[in-house]
Amino acid sequence: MFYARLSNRVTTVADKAQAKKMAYQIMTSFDKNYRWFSRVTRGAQERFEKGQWQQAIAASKERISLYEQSLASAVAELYDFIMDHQKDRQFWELLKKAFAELIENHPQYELAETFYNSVIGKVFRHKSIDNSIMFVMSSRCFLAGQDRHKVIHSFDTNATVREMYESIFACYRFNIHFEDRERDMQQLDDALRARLSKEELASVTAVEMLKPVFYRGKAAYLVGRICMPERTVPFVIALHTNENRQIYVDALLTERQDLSVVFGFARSYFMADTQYPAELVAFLHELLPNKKVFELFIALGHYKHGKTAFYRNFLDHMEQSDDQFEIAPGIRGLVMMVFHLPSYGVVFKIIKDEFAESKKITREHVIDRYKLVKMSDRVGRMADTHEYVNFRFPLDRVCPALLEELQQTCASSVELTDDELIIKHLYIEKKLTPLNLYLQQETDPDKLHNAIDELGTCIKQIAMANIFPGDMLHKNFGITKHGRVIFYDYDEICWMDERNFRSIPKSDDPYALDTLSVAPNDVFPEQFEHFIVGKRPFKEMLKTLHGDLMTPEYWREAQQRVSQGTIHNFTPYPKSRSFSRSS
Ligand SMILES: Nc1ncnc2c1ncn2[C@@H]1O[C@H](COP(=O)(O)OP(=O)(O)OP(=O)(O)O)[C@@H](O)[C@H]1O
Repeated sequence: MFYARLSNRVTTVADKAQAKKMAYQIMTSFDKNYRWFSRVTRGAQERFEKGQWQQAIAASKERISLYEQSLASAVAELYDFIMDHQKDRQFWELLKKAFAELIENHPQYELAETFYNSVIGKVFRHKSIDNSIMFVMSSRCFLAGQDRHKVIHSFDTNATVREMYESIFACYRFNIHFEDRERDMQQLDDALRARLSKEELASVTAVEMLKPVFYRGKAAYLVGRICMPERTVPFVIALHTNENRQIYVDALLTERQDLSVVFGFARSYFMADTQYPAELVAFLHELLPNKKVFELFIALGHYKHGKTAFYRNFLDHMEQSDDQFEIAPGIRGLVMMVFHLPSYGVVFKIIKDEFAESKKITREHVIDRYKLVKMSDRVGRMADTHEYVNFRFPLDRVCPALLEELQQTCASSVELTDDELIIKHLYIEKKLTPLNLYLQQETDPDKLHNAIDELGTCIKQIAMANIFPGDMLHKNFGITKHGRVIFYDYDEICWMDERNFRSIPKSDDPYALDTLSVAPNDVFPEQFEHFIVGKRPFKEMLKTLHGDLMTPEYWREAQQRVSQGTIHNFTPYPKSRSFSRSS
């Protein structure tokens, strides 16, 4: 740590004043950043009401990129101070203290701490993760519930179910009309009565709903829970709009599993406007105890704070476990070296130093593709990734075979100290069961059928989101515990219009194919059947379920639809939950 080389000195009154000034400046930059984030988020209601789906995509991208922009200007503004003090450890400690004091009553103090960490990270080029100068640990323990009243509306349930719904919709107001309000109220009423018994309904003490509406894609969600003496049940109303810009209720979700998929890691971030994100997350965590806090911050778009929360969770997990990091199960990647800790739910991915001959790509290209996916609508089919620099692992937890392979394949990204393995650049990603392993190990025919069906649907939905997956071999997909197939190999992806989908010419001449002239961007979907799944029964199953995927017509049509700006609605819950229609 370069600041530690200098001797400590006594801090002066001037130092303290300087630290306060700088801390104030960082907080001001953070506040500006949060106002920007909130402005984009608040716009979601209007985009939803007006059906501005292209603008919604642009807003999503803007919100992802605004953090780096805010950070860059925060660091630029501090630069003069930084030059004065960069070699004085005590000053940085003083600065952290001053910042912690400033944000003591800040409604987003935990996000402010992350912003502060990012500033310090930039200054020290992420060389050091040190709690004395950063908030590796938070400055205080978050007391969930303190601000609960600021994030939830509580609805009286003493009257009828219908009256409860009336009061909910009197509270959440939209500037467009319902397509058929009476029908929707009745459907909601019936749905709740079908899910809860009479006794349960009579025992309901309250319905608590989060104040912000959750917008994503073409849908809006009212998110809450039904409280009964013995248990709580998720209570989520999904709203859509029709082509006449009228609103309608599409579903009532009361199953935790459905909600878990709605808050899945392979979707875009929600737009849910709040000044109390940690309180919101705490409530969501009660609804979804199997999700990690960091996953929920990420689902709300606070992906940088999600990284901080992830790191804290990771350190906690390291304390509580003693297993070793090892090479991830499955087929080794040609581009990425992937490892995991068996007891933990993520994989770590590092770009290899050299790629196999067949991969005509560069390291920059791979980074660019991962970025492209991060900025895109992942439509529930592409895993989100989080980029870290100088990530540290305790060396005694890294198994020798992994260490050897890392040194062989990723030497330029790896640094070793006496007791640490430092990876200079890596991605973390949710751990899934690689589909190739799943298909080998699973014996239940229904589950296998579902997996193959999901594989085809996954490829189709990615295409509808304007991404050509490139390498569609089944090993590049994983499957979740809910049986959803998700794509995770991004190095060969491109936009749909970057490929030319061609038919194989029909000819009796067996040598005709050998003489066919093929451009680098040409793709022959009729050959996909040989490249997606290997085993004959699975091939046949895929052909039966998704035979259209193996025709150039399908791909050209998909290409045309995206080029016309058609934006699909990727409903995250099963069709069977939808009241009226699939849109
Ligand atoms: N999210 C994940 N969960 C579980 N395993 C994973 C995950 N991501 C990757 N893997 C494992 O690591 C392997 C290599 O990962 P990935 O496909 O991302 O690498 P790659 O080098 O891009 O592959 P390719 O050689 O096909 O280009 C996968 O085949 C799988 O076995």
